[in-house]
Amino acid sequence: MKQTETPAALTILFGATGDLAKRKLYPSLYRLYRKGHLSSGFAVIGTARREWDNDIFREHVKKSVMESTNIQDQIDEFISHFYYLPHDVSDSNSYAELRTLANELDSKYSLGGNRLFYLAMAPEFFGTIAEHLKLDGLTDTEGFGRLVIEKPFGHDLPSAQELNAQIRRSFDEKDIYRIDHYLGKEMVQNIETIRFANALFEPLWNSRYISNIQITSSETLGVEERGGYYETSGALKDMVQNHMLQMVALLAMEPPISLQDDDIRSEKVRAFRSMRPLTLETVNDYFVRGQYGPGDHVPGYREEINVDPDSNTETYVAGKVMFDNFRWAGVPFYIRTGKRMPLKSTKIVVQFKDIPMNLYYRPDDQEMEPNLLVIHIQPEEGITLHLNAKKSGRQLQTTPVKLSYANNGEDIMNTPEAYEKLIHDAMRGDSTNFTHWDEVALSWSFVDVIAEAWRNEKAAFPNYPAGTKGPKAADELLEKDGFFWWPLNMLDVDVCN
Ligand SMILES: NC(=O)C1=CN([C@@H]2O[C@H](COP(=O)(O)OP(=O)(O)OC[C@H]3O[C@@H](n4cnc5c(N)ncnc54)[C@H](OP(=O)(O)O)[C@@H]3O)[C@@H](O)[C@H]2O)C=CC1
Ligand SMILES: O=C1O[C@H](COP(=O)(O)O)[C@@H](O)[C@H](O)[C@H]1O
Repeated sequence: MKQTETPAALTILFGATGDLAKRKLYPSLYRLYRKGHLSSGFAVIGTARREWDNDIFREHVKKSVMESTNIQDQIDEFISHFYYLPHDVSDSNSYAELRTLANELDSKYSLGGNRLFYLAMAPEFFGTIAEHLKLDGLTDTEGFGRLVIEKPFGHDLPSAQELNAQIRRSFDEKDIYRIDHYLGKEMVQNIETIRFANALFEPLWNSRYISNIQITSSETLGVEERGGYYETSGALKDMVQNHMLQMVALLAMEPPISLQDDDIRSEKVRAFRSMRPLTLETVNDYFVRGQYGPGDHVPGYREEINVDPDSNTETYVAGKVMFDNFRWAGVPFYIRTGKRMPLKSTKIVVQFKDIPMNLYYRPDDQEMEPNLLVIHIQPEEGITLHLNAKKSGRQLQTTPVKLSYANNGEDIMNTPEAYEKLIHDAMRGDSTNFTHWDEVALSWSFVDVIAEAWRNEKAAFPNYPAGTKGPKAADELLEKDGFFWWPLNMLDVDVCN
C-alpha cells in the first residue's frame, strides 16, 4: 500500500561493508534523514562477514556520507541509528542473532515490526537470504516485510525464473522491490509526464508523426575493478536487459488508466509483449556489438584486471527494437550503450517525420532539419525541442531554433539522487519505479536470443579504440534505414529556464 508519510521501519542491510552501500545507500539515507523523510522511528542494521562493531560501522557510515556531501549537520544523531552484526548469509545461527537484535530495535524505536530487507550483495546470495529470512522468523512480525533486491536479477530467463521462484517462497510479489536505478532518475520519471501531461506531444506520439527514436547511454569509464562480474555480463546484460529496455518501454507504452503502480506496470508489460522477438538468424540484422581496445593512456578491455586476454565480451551494444503494434508499426527504437566512449551522457532523441511538402529552404541548399524532442537524462537534466523558424530578414529562408528547459540551479540541487528516491519509495510502499517480475521475464526472453547468437560466434574484437564513439557497424545499422545517430554534443541543453 502506498503511503505519503514514511512509516517507522527497520532497514536490515545485507552487504553493509560493500561498495554500493558506501557510495550510494548511506549518502541516500542521510539525505532522506536531513529532509525529514525518515521517521524518527528508523533504525538500520548493517550485516556482512567482517568482524566490525557498532562504532566501526558508524564511523564507516559517517565517512561515506562525508565523502559524498559537504553538509554534515545532525550526522552524529543520524549514525546513532546504525547497528552492526557480523553475519554469514548461509549460517542459520547468524539469522537467530539478527532476529534478536531486530526485535530489540523494534521495541526501542517503536517500529511496529516494519522491516525492509535490502540485499546489496552478490546475486548468488539473494535466494538463500530470502529463504532464511522466512525460515528463521525475521519476516514474522506485525508490520510489513519488504525485500529490496539489487541487479542483476538472474543472468538469463531460466536463472531469473529460478531465483524468482526461490524468493517467492518467502515474499509475495507485492513485497518484492527489484531495483533498476535508472527508474529513480528524475528525467526517466519525467518521460511519462512529458508524454501524458502535454497536449502537444501525445497526439503526435505514434508512427504517423515519429520517424525514429534514439536512446543513448554512453560512459567514459571502462570496467574499472569489475572485470570479473563484467566478463559474465557484458553490456547486453549489464545495461540493455534492464536500463535501456526500461526506457524503451516508458517511451512506447500506452497511456495508463491511472498513475497507480499496477496500471503503469500493466502498460509497460503490454509494451514489452509487443516488442518484435528476434531469432538466431535475425539477431545480426538488428543488433551489433563492440569491445574497446587500448586508447590514450588507458588499457583495452582485454588488458583489464580479471578479464580474459581473448575475451569475446561486448562493452558496447547498439540495436534496433521494433514494436509490432498499432501505435509503433514501422518505427525503429534505436538503442546504444558503451563503455570508454568520448563522453558520459544519457539522452533520448525523438525524431519527427518531415512535413509532407516543404516550401522553405535553408541557406546554401542545406536540408531543413526535422523536429526533434531531446530528453536529457544525465548529466544535465532537461528537454529541448528543435524547431525551424524564419531566418530574420530573409524571405522563405529558415533557421533551426531550440526551445530548452534545463533543470538547473535550485531545482537540480534539490533533485533527489536515484537511490534516495527509490529507498524512500520502498519505505512508503510505492513500487511504481521498481521492476515487476513480468517485465524482468519479458526483457530476459528478448535479450537471451541475442546473447545466444553472440555466444556462438566469436567477434572480431577489439573494434573501437577507447575514447571513441563505438564500432562502425553501429552507424551502418541506422544508415541502412536512411537515418543517422544524432551527435550527442550537438544536442546540448541550453542552460536557461
Ligand atoms: N557497486 C555498484 O555501483 C553497484 C552494485 N550493484 C549491485 O549491488 C550488489 C552489491 O554490489 P557491491 O556493493 O558492489 O559489492 P561488494 O563486493 O562491494 O560488496 C559485497 C558485500 O557482501 C558482503 N558479503 C560477501 N559475502 C558474504 C557472506 N557470505 N555473508 C555475508 N556477507 C557477505 C561483503 O562484505 P564482507 O566481505 O565483509 O563479508 C560486502 O559487504 C550486487 O548485486 C551488485 O550487482 C548494482 C548497481 C551498482
Ligand atoms: O547498472 C549499471 O549502471 C552503470 C551506469 O549507471 P549511471 O547511472 O552512471 O548511468 C554502469 O556503469 C554499470 O556498469 C551498470 O552495472
